[in-house]
Amino acid sequence: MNSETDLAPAVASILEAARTRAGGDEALDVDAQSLPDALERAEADGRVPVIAEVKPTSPTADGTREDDPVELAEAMVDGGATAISVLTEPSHFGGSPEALERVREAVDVPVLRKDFVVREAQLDVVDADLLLLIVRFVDDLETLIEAARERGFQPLVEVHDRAELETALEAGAEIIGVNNRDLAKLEVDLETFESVAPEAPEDVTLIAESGISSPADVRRMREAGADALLVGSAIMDHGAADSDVTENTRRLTQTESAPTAADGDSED
Ligand SMILES: O=P(O)(O)OC[C@@H](O)[C@@H](O)c1c[nH]c2ccccc12
Repeated sequence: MNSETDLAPAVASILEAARTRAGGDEALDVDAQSLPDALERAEADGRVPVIAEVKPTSPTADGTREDDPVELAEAMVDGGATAISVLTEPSHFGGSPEALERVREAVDVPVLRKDFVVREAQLDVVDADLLLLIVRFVDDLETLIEAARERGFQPLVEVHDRAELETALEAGAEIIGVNNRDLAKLEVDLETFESVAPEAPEDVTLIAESGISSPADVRRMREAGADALLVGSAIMDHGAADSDVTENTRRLTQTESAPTAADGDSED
């Protein structure tokens, strides 16, 4: 499925590497922590639900952070992160399954495995609470969603436009991420989320992904209906090796004041 001729060269190369990467030998059996429950807890204590991402580098990052992934994840949780995303892609993002394994042992929040899974056996590399599946890159989404659920993962299904949202819904996705970054040009546009979100049914957990860097961006995505935000670069701050990850997280999680009775009755 899904034409590759219009992908940015970096993305085409990521995909090529993903296709040849080995999977596991045996189906995993994970005991996942619920993301929707974690989001509710965050809302209840007045934190903006942020999934903070441990991403050592990326094709669009300014540099690489060599920090220990566990220290980064703990700093994010201290800053109020509701969940942690860990890149496990090794060749373009500096990630590893071991990093995720260690993070998941260390923190008490749901952990998302961020990778380019294209075949069922690649689900069986490392336990995680959530697992990313990218609509554009998988051939049989429904089968992969089911295979992920059979193993106990909560699939987070990533879309970039309304047609992909339709595909995700038809395949039974319940947690959907709208990626503001266009994989063809690698450019970010927050309008992407604003244009896709209104088409999603109420009962879907909707996550705004990429390009969220300021409290104003957080408010904008929340107003457009985001149940949670996935933030990497603004928290990792790749260009500044000693940047305070806890502080970077806190400024996004504390953007909204504590909920009041009136706020609870939101109209969107
Ligand atoms: O660093 P940002 O702009 O805050 O974006 C985080 C996350 O959305 C991004 O890393 C991402 C979204 N979808 C992906 C798929 C694979 C790897 C990475 C990603």
